Amino acid sequence: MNVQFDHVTKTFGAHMALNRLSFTMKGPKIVGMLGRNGAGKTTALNMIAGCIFPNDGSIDVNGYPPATKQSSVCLINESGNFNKEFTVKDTVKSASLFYPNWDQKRADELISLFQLKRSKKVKSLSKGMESALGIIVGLASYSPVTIFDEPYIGLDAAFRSRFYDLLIEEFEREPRLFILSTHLIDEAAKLFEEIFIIHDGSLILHKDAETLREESFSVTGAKKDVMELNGKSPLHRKEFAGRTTAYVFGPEWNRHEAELHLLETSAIPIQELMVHLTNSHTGGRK
Ligand SMILES: Nc1ncnc2c1ncn2[C@@H]1O[C@H](COP(=O)(O)OP(=O)(O)OP(=O)(O)O)[C@@H](O)[C@H]1O
Repeated sequence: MNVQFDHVTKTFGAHMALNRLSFTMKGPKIVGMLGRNGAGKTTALNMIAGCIFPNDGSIDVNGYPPATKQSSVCLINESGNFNKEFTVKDTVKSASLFYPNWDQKRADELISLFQLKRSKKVKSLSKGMESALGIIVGLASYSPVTIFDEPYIGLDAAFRSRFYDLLIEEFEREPRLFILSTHLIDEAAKLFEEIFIIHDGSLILHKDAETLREESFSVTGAKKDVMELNGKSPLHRKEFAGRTTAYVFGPEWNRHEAELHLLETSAIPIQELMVHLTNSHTGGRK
């Protein structure tokens, strides 16, 4: 259940989508692959599934090049990889032939849970229903590496919450490497054991979620006290009502020390942290 990228580069024409991207994901785990629009997430995830190939560098999935062992990976993406003329039943049937660890009983349970009609064609499903079908296939595939790339376009908050619960339930039932890419970061943050942030085709952060929470926080107080806390520059600073708030990140910042100086501290939502981190990597460009 490992995925390893070693200096992977991918260009589309003159555009470099991935720039010597290197990382290792070790399962079983639920990891978040995060980044701004156009960062390169989908390109990287498609490569894990062997759908596209790098120009340079190498990728290893469970000890094999991706395309040679494709059935160990299930990729569910936002556009839905399904034949529009197939019914829900046909789609599930074809998935059952493709994924060697397929669990039909679980697929049937999930179809009922998401209230999908088996006889409906994919082309007549709503966007949310099509997303639900993707989630069902991803979970019932029991693939050692299961990737959800923005899997819930159109799903309402109640069904998204059901998806998060199911992911945890499924992980406990059969631990796998689940890779989830989403822009609803704070909503999904509780799921992630490890977080990868990609920016301009390169990895700018890889941390376990707990360390990330410990090492990132905001400090608020009088400007002088906040500035004197640590000689290093914070990720971001803002002034409001005569008080300064600094967003800090890294092991050199100590939350306890800030509190000893009677400064207020609080957690930074991961979404906000990502925005400030990516801004700091592009010299403040939004
Ligand atoms: N088939 C393609 N042809 C040309 N350019 C592409 C192609 N696929 C991706 N790109 C470009 O590569 C870059 C990375 O795209 P990618 O879809 O991987 O980003 P992403 O992080 O998934 O973004 P988003 O969150 O917006 O979906 C973007 O600039 C995109 O326009």
